[in-house]
Amino acid sequence: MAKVVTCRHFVKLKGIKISWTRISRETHFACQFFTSNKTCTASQGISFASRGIKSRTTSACVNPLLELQGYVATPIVPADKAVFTPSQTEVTQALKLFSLTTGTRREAATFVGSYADASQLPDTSLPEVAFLGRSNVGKSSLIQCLLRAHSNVHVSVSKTPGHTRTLNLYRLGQHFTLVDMPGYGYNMPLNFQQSVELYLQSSRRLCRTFLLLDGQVGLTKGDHTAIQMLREFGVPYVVVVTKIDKVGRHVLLRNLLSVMEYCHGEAGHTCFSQPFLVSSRTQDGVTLLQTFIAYITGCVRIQGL
Ligand SMILES: Nc1nc2c(ncn2[C@@H]2O[C@H](COP(=O)(O)OP(=O)(O)OP(=O)(O)O)[C@@H](O)[C@H]2O)c(=O)[nH]1
Repeated sequence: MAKVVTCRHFVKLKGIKISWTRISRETHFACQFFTSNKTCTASQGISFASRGIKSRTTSACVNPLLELQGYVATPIVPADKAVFTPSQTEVTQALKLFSLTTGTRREAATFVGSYADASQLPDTSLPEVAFLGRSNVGKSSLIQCLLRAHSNVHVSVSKTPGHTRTLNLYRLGQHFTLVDMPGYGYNMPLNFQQSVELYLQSSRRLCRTFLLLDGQVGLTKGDHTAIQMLREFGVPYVVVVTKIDKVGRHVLLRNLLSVMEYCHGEAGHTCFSQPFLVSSRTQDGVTLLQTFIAYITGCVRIQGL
């Protein structure tokens, strides 16, 4: 006979408190949602809960972390740490920036070039945002998704690990540059040190590095080494958990909590307190990340930050 565990949860979305009871029989869940004082079915409750956090422009979830928070009582981001919560107006500004819609005209997003050696990078005054992670974690796919409004920009994506061999630069108008980097781990290129490590150590325009971690796989040995490297170089970084469409919520939560423990566990860490959860396939979490990039590059101001 399977063990039955009952637990009560609540989550606050858009000022509405939603609570539910989950009865777990191994992997089977039965949910009852209580919204306001009314009882409704699980599917009504889920649709009610997600309405508050869906993007107004796509059907993607704006902040998947909020949804995941509903599964645990302790806060995933400690209460005393900075949390990035832009208003709808600020999100709209960021979306306009990423689609470069200025009136009826569109400025260009462009592919700048590929560089095997960081010392060959063109010198510009634009802020840079870099994407680091093991091979196949989804770096190029995420950049492709961030720049999806620009069909003229081709970002090469492949299921073969180690496909990206050079630093690939993409510029968004005159606002900032996104830097795709070769992955570490399986099929890592020989020029990794000359490209990635040299870039992280020497770039004067790098304002933030996104460390991509696979939501299904969790932290690998290679990720530990990358985190130690970022700490050693004193490079501020932000965790982005990828491929969340591929993984069940309990595995995602387990992996995320161990990432949080590892990244924030030691003194002197340079990791931003809030992780970003994304799927390049469903676009979940991508709008929030776009708004964060617009904020850190100085393109959009966020009230209270
Ligand atoms: N389901 C799903 N698949 C994804 C997602 N992001 C990337 N992928 C797939 O993962 C594979 C690797 O994606 P890439 O974006 O090329 O990964 P990368 O980190 O740039 O890889 P390297 O070039 O090896 O460094 C491709 O087959 C993508 O289609 C995602 O959010 N969801």
